[in-house]
Amino acid sequence: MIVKGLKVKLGKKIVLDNVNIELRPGITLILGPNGSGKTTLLKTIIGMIEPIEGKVIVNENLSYSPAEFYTVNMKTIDVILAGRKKGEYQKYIELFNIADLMENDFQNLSSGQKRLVLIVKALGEGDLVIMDEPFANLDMKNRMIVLDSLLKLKSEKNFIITSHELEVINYADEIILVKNGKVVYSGSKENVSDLILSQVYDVRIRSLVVAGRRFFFHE
Ligand SMILES: Nc1ncnc2c1ncn2[C@@H]1O[C@H](COP(=O)(O)OP(=O)(O)OP(=O)(O)O)[C@@H](O)[C@H]1O
Repeated sequence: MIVKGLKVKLGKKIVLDNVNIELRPGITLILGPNGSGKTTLLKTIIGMIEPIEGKVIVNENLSYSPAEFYTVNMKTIDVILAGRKKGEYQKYIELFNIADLMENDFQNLSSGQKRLVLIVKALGEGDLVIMDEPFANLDMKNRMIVLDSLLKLKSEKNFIITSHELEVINYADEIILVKNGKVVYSGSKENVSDLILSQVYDVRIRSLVVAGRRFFFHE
């Protein structure tokens, strides 16, 4: 997947401006403050939003799990199976321990349960899996289950994810920082300095490496 010179206007606002991305293998993490354009970027990559300039070149089979839940009057299993794409869902249903929810109405599930269902759907469908805030609403155990599955699957699939948790940097291969609709950093996690994170989020951020893991604090 390559993004070239992307410009997106929504209403009167230029939401993305000259965004260029060359996808690298593994887990790409997009970080940025509220309203910086992350969801718009993902929606433009999957073709839900039409750019006014630039293009997205996709050679992979894309799947998407949205940040926001849709309201549908459907059984959970039918939400997972809905859509054109064929998928391999059963192993993820078991891995995520959600088999008991399959006959329930999707709209009655808890937020965390809905999140797991939509992630399972996306994992079963694509080889480039795009997930908007996959860790939102998840408890610690389920967060670890999702993170572990990304790490296990990244040799066979690529991922683009967004998060508001800086600790997710530890699990990513490539980081993209977005601010005011522009990519201000794109590169390895090792080179993402506290200074650039502080500039992106407009708050002083420090990090500390303990046992090989980087922990983040803000003042
Ligand atoms: N349909 C729309 N019409 C007008 N402006 C929009 C529309 N959708 C989004 N925006 C604006 O575009 C900007 C980027 O929104 P987007 O949802 O992409 O941000 P985000 O980085 O995903 O934010 P968050 O972290 O809060 O989810 C925001 O200023 C938002 O208000």
